[in-house]
Amino acid sequence: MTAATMQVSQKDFEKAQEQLKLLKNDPGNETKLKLYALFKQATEGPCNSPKPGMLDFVKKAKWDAWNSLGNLSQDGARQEYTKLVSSLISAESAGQKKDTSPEESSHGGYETLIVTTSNNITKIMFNRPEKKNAINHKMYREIIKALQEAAKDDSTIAVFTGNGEYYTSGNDLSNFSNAQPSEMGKVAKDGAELLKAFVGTFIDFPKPLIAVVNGPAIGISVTLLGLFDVVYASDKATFHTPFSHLGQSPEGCSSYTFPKIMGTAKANEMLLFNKKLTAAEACALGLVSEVFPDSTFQKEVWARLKAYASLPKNALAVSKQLLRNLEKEKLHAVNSQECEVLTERWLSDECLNAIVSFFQRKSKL
Ligand SMILES: CCCCCC/C=C/C(=O)SCCNC(=O)CCNC(=O)[C@H](O)C(C)(C)COP(=O)(O)OP(=O)(O)OC[C@H]1O[C@@H](n2cnc3c(N)ncnc32)[C@H](O)[C@@H]1OP(=O)(O)O
Repeated sequence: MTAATMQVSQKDFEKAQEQLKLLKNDPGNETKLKLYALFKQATEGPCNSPKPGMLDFVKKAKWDAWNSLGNLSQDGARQEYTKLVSSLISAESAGQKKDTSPEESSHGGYETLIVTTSNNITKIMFNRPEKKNAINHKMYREIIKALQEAAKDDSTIAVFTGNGEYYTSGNDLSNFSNAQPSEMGKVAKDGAELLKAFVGTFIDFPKPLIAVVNGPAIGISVTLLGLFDVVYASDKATFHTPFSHLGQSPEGCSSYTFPKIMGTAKANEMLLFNKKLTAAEACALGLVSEVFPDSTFQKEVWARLKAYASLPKNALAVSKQLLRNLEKEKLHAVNSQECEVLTERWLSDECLNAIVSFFQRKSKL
């Protein structure tokens, strides 16, 4: 790295510290800890203070966060800090654009999502861009809540999309890695219960449900697409279900919906053998309704959705329910069975090793 780029990086780092002070919304404890750790690493280098006592929770959490950065260089920490602040600023300004539109209303009380309603559309945006929108337990619960509210609000359709570069990178693997070995049985059982309720909410959702897949989609965010009514994708999107790679098994009712949508042979390539599809391939197989060039994606898709959402609301809802009711019972049965199998998978060495590898950065997709 040259002296000139180092200087720019230091300048950007200082600017990021100023920008951070201007954030209006609390970014949440997880992000604050990450910012603290990166700041300490950037300014002081690797963690050099003694480990605080177990009962000093706040100091211990801060120490753990700093210590977890290991030997990350000061320059690397400055870059990551700057990147994280920039993603927080863009997430907040995406959230604030709603204030400028008189018809757009924001639904408060979410930490991992941005939920807004305008033009008869309730938009639910995954909002952990610094983690590629990975779905942690909080986000699973908030999505259930957002869908339950959208089912009852005045909107005609509900739309999922991602903030930043990714649609979502699927299940947050730290949902499992943070548990002690002795707690794993309970963690797996609770995880399966949460997953069953989560997927069940998609099965039962009474209005047309649309996915606007703005970038790569992984794991459960892909399998769930089989329960959506329409899926629009940017040509930058990819679709990846790396279950075997992770020692896991399919969920989101995909063991039933995928063979039905694309035929058994193609579904097996995805669900058994981790085949990643481009947006064009996913469209050819019927998982995606239409693909748009990334440069015009947002403009074209939202214009189209605005037109759909002006159609008679009740007619759309009863038509969706007619189509869904034919299969509802079957889908709930498939969901239960998939969750049962996954409970065992999560306790397997194959799965635990894959998660450890990810966090040791030996294994990336
Ligand atoms: C209630 C439980 C229900 C469980 C349901 C079962 C669901 C199963 C699935 O969804 S399986 C799919 C799981 N997802 C993955 O395996 C993806 C893992 N992530 C990756 O392989 C990569 O991060 C990547 C390809 C998405 C992006 O790579 P890259 O561009 O190099 O970025 P980073 O890896 O540096 O990522 C930035 C930052 O985000 C963190 N992160 C990204 N994805 C996840 C994730 N799925 N879980 C946890 N953390 C994730 C990553 O660790 C980095 O964090 P850091 O900056 O190091 O703190």
